[in-house]
Amino acid sequence: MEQLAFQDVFSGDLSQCWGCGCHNPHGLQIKSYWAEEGQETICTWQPQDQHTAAWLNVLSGGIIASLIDCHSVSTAMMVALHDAGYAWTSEPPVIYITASLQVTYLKPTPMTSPVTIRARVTEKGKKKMLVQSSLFAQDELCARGEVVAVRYTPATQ
Ligand SMILES: CCCCCCCCCCCCCCCC(=O)SCCNC(=O)CCNC(=O)[C@H](O)C(C)(C)COP(=O)(O)OP(=O)(O)OC[C@H]1O[C@@H](n2cnc3c(N)ncnc32)[C@H](O)[C@@H]1OP(=O)(O)O
Repeated sequence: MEQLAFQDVFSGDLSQCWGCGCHNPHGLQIKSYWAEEGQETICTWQPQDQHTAAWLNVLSGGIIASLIDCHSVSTAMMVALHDAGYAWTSEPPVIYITASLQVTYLKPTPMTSPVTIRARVTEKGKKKMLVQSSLFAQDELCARGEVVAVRYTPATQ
């Protein structure tokens, strides 16, 4: 049986996110999974021709930032739900959003094979998490990411 990705259970607004919403037909539709439950997550994604930077076989830096952003925020939510003992549900009781995103581009990222992002939470606060990630293509480290994800409380709550 195919493993369910974290984003597969999102519904409503969450499923429309351009980077990770499974119901946004124009988006990247990334899929995040545990690599090591509670600790490390993984996302593998195949670039398409339209995701190119100026050079045909180089992935756009903006797309790289979006992949890192969405996988990292999804990681923060997965860790928060895991730590609180919640099951994944279509409307998770804990939502995180991006407060800051930093990407270091180490080398051009080729587009002919899938890219893999591995992420883990390296600092946990009451309302925020620091998520560090590495993006690989063809087994080479091409970019690093650092995201501050903050717990989001809708004004209506
Ligand atoms: C509104 C949209 C709703 C969407 C609902 C659906 C969500 C769907 C999720 C699915 C996965 C999506 C993945 C894509 C993720 C995005 O693309 S989200 C879109 C881009 N991000 C945004 O639009 C966020 C805009 N910014 C904000 O709304 C507010 O600035 C924030 C981030 C909620 C922070 O608000 P705030 O009032 O400053 O929060 P506050 O309680 O004062 O601070 C909490 C903690 O965070 C720290 N902090 C706050 N900002 C920063 C910062 N920039 N750097 C470092 N630390 C910071 C504070 O120092 C504080 O730390 P502690 O004192 O607890 O140690």
